[in-house]
Amino acid sequence: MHHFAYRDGALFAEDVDLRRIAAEVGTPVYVYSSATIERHYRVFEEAMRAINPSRPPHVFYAMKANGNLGVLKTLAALGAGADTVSEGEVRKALAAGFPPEKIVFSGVGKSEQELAFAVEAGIYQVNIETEGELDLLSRVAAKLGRRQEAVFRVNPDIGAGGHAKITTGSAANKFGVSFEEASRLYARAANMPGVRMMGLAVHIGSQIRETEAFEAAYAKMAGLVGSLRDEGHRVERLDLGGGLGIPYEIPKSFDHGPSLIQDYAAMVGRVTKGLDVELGFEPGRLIVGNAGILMTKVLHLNPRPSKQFLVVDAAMNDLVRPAMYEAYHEIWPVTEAAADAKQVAYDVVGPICESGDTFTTGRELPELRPDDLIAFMTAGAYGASMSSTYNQRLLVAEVLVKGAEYAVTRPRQTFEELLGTDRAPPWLA
Ligand SMILES: Cc1ncc(COP(=O)(O)O)c(C=O)c1O
Ligand SMILES: N[C@@H](CCCC[NH3+])C(=O)O
Repeated sequence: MHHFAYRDGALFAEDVDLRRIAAEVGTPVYVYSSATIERHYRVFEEAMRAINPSRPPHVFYAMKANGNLGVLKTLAALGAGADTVSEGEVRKALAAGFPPEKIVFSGVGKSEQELAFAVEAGIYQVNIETEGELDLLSRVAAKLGRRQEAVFRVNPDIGAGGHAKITTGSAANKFGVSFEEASRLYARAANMPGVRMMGLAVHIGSQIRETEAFEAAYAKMAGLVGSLRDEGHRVERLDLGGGLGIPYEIPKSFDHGPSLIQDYAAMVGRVTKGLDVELGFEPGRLIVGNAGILMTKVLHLNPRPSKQFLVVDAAMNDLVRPAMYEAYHEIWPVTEAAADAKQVAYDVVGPICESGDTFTTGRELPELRPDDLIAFMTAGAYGASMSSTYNQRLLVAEVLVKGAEYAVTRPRQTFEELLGTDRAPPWLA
């Protein structure tokens, strides 16, 4: 479900005409809907809370999906926690108003400085991914006179995901300590200063739209909780990660059918029944994916004998998912096309000097002309957060809509900002 719909012939985000945003902020521009973010968070949180009302879960929003300050503040105000993966993310989560006791710090390679910052900030939990990191965290926290609560992220050797590049749970992937090592490491950690082991974490991949792989991985983790307890360890928490997928092929109606969330909640309830642990979740894409679009303007047409290129002002530096994962994003014209409009098959491309800067090939769209606006749908997750300045292009602007209001929550970068941080070497100054 999302809040982008046609009204009187134009595409609206909630009650704001996208043409107005294009005129006032320019293009390319990401536009996010507060109502969609709020709804997705609430539906997910309620479903997870219903699994075991006597032990409320933690929902840590995976802010790597979308770290826009307006988005973060919206979620912090709803009571969400944050899943972070760098010092920058911990700092930004704190700045956005997430209390430290609702922040977890995941990630494959955390540095001494990053761990020290997180421990000093008093965050809720560090998700340890290697034995070296356990040693480092123990040393860093002990030096600060702290005891940091932590869990081991375990690699269950069950991976899944919408693309090989976003599968994380197989033994061939770099993520987490190996399943076989978990018991030895847990026992070692129990006697170390500076850390208090609270449980386990798992995250098997992203854009997963069936519950089977989750279930297999979670069942393995539930078994591990049992055997660690049998060995005399305290296991209080089970962080089940994120990875729930969303429909990228969205019908133009408001609702898009039955939700994976209910099936997922039922499955988690089944697998963790009787375990008596505090559950944690780290959804990213599910919360923000359908809550954002990237609006871009047609610059030029480039007809060829065999095809028609549509050159737009957004490029792979603004939205890298099609180039990186062959990801599909629906394209909607901002001005609604007439039912009998001529359809043309376009290769939609950006201005970057790479053939890979292609959003789609042979896509049938109503005929378009220079200056027409189009929207890449379902671009709220891993869109702006993966943007870059490749080709010395300015970082894209971001806008948050709430009802009939909108705010520019990240202005388009300026050329002063883009070029101003460079330094010439002294011998060429
Ligand atoms: C540890 C961890 N948690 C949560 C997420 C969020 O994933 P998603 O956006 O697929 O829910 C990721 C990214 O896949 C991750 O690596
Ligand atoms: N960036 C990926 C998802 C990676 C998830 C991060 N752990 C995407 O756009 O689909």
